[in-house]
This record gives sequence, C-alpha cells and structure tokens, in this order.
Amino acid sequence: MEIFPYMEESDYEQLVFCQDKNSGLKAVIAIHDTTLGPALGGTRMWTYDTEAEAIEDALRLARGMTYKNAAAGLNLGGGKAVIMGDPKKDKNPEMFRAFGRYIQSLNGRYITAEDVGTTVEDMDLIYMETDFVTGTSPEHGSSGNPSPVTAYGVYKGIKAAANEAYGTDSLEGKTVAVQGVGNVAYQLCEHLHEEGADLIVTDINKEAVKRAVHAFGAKAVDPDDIYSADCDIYAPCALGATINDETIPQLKAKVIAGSANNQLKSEKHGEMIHDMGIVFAPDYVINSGGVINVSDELNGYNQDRAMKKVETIYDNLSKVFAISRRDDIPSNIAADRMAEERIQSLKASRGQFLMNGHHTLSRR
Ligand SMILES: NC(=O)c1ccc[n+]([C@@H]2O[C@H](COP(=O)([O-])OP(=O)(O)OC[C@H]3O[C@@H](n4cnc5c(N)ncnc54)[C@H](O)[C@@H]3O)[C@@H](O)[C@H]2O)c1
Ligand SMILES: CC(C)C[C@H](N)C(=O)O
Repeated sequence: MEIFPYMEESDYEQLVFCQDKNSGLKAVIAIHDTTLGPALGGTRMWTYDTEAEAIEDALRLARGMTYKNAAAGLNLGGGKAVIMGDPKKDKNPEMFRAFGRYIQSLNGRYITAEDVGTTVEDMDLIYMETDFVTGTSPEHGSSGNPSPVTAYGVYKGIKAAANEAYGTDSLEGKTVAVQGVGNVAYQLCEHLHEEGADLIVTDINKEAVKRAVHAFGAKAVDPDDIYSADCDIYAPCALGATINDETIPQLKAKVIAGSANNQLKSEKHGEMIHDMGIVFAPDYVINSGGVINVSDELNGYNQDRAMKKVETIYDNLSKVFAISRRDDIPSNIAADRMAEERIQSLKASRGQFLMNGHHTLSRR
C-alpha cells in the first residue's frame, strides 16, 4: 500500500504509528481533518490479518468521523485509532497505558473513546496517562459507555426515516429486521419493542439471539435470511458493507436505518437503493448519538444537554431526506454535501487544530 498517495487523495493530515514491545502494543492513529476542531473518534481493537489492513481501516474510519462530526454540527474534526490484536485475548493494562501516552504526545489533536473491541475499562486505563479520552467511567465526571445513547439516537433516526417513507413516524405495528443484537442493537430493540414494533432478529452469536427472543418476543432468523425478511424496516447493526450487489435484490424493506458504520459497500449501492425508492438513513448521521454524547464532555458533561443534542438526529436526518428529494440524489450524497459545506465554510479561514495550552477535558 502506498501511504502518501492514499493520504493525499482524501487530504489526511497525520498518521501515527505506536509500538511498545513490553506490552505488545501495535497501534495506528489516523487524523483526517481538524478544520472544525480536534479530531474525536474511537479506538478499535481488531484482529487484522495484515498491517496494511489496519492502516487502511484507521484511515477510512477517521475520514468517516470527520463527516459524522461535521454532519452532527459538532466543532470537532475526524480521527480514529486501531490497535492490532484480539480484544478477547491480547489486552493487558500496560498496552492501554502505553497507548494513552501516545495519545498524550499529540497534545489534544486527537481525542479517543470506545469503538468495536474496546470498553469503558480500557478508557479508564488510557485516562491514567492522558486527559484526551472520553467515555471513561462516570466517577471521573465522564459520560461512560456510549452504546445506549447511540441506540437512542438510532431509534429516533428510524422514526425520522419511517416518517419519510410512510408519512408517519409511529413504529407501532411496523416490522423491523435487526441484524446483530449486540451492545447498540439490544438497547435499540428495547425502544422499538416499547413502541409496539414487531421484531425479527439475527446474530452469529446464538446467545444474543436467545436474549432478544426472550425479552422482546422477537422472531429469530438465520444470518443469511435477514435481507429477505418480510419487514418494513431493515436495521443493519452488525458489520459494514451489508448493502451490496448480492443483498439489494433480496430486500423487501422500504427503509434501511441502523447503527453499523459504512453500510454501503460502495457509492453505487447508494444510487441503487435510491432508484428503488428505498429510504436510506446515512449511517454516520443516524449513529452519531455516541459521539454527540461523549463530545459533551468537552464542556463538562451534562446528560440532559447531551440527550437534547442527540434528539437533533431526527431533524438532521429529515434535512438530509429533504435535500435528497429536492435534488433527486441519494441520501448518502446529500449527507456528504451537508458535512462538506460545514468544513469548507471554515477551511478558508482556519487550518489544522493546534492546542493553545488550555483545555477543558482536564478533570483532575
Ligand atoms: N457502540 C456505539 O456506540 C457505536 C456508535 C456508532 C456506530 N456503532 C456501530 O454499530 C455497530 C454495532 O456496534 P456494537 O457496539 O453494538 O457492537 P457489538 O460488537 O456489541 O455488536 C455487534 C453484533 O453483531 C453480531 N454480528 C457480527 N457479525 C454478524 C453477522 N454476519 N450477522 C449477524 N450478526 C453479526 C455480533 O455477534 C454482535 O452481537 C458496529 O458497526 C459499530 O461500528 C457503534
Ligand atoms: C467516539 C465514539 C463514541 C465513536 C463511535 N465508536 C462511533 O463510531 O461513532
């Protein structure tokens, strides 16, 4: 992989390699764009087959955070980190402390939080070395685990998408097919069930499926059968790239709205579902509840204020759908335009973010 041409193409600012032999840390921090403010994005721990795969994932996810933060109206840029390793086997406290020291070395240009494979406990270890971490335990004055808030935002986003497709945002009697019932989706199912939606669920983890069937009376299907499930709304909450050439022809839903990052395999798949009249809630708009919540820590965390901001996901998505309808463009393109406009309007007068010696995250 040629790194500089890749970085130049989407104008990445910085890529940092972190190695600590003692703890086994091998990590990459990618900072995409800090026009709007310091780069905020989670740390993913994953078993990458190759270094190139890890670097590419960090870069791709960092760019996604630039768009997510901009579209959510946050004064934050985009960055992301990946740690190479199996989150079930390879973690140790020294690893996260060493990683925290690397974050500290960036002096606030990158602020981290949870992502797939990392937990509140990991953030607490990072916090032992740096202030530039959010989503630590509430006893540090922090916001804790972002997943329940992400789930609430996705629930609100599903309502906005239902309103666009069906002319009402009531989910009572609607059937929602949920792919993956992990941290976010289990809580999402709770909101949907409370509103009277019928649930179809799948997961590669049989226990997770059992739990949802038991708690919400959900109907279980095999992982490959979720795309063709007879439903009104398909909620991808597991992996990326599940909207692709193979799955699109199987879909019966009029709405696609879920928590997973990077749901479209490529841009052409956004066009395909747009042409079919499917309402698609762009992933980085609907799943921004977690980052909105942790970002409130930069003002001294206030849960009420954070939740009010999370509620804006409904209006934000309605705006995206209106642009998509007005210009007859896929909703993912409409969302990109909305985010890019915010960044471009500041870019003329501001460059990269540099800490000015004072920051609000210090709770010590
Ligand atoms: N946690 C957050 O706050 C947050 C914020 C924004 C976006 N997201 C995204 O939402 C998604 C879910 O996040 P999470 O924190 O709930 O993760 P999680 O790991 O807790 O849940 C994912 C679930 O998907 C299941 N799964 C994996 N492959 C599958 C397959 N092929 N078919 C069916 N199920 C499968 C897993 O077994 C797991 O139960 C991820 O894509 C994540 O990037 C999460
Ligand atoms: C900052 C974190 C809460 C970010 C989250 N992992 C996301 O993808 O949005």
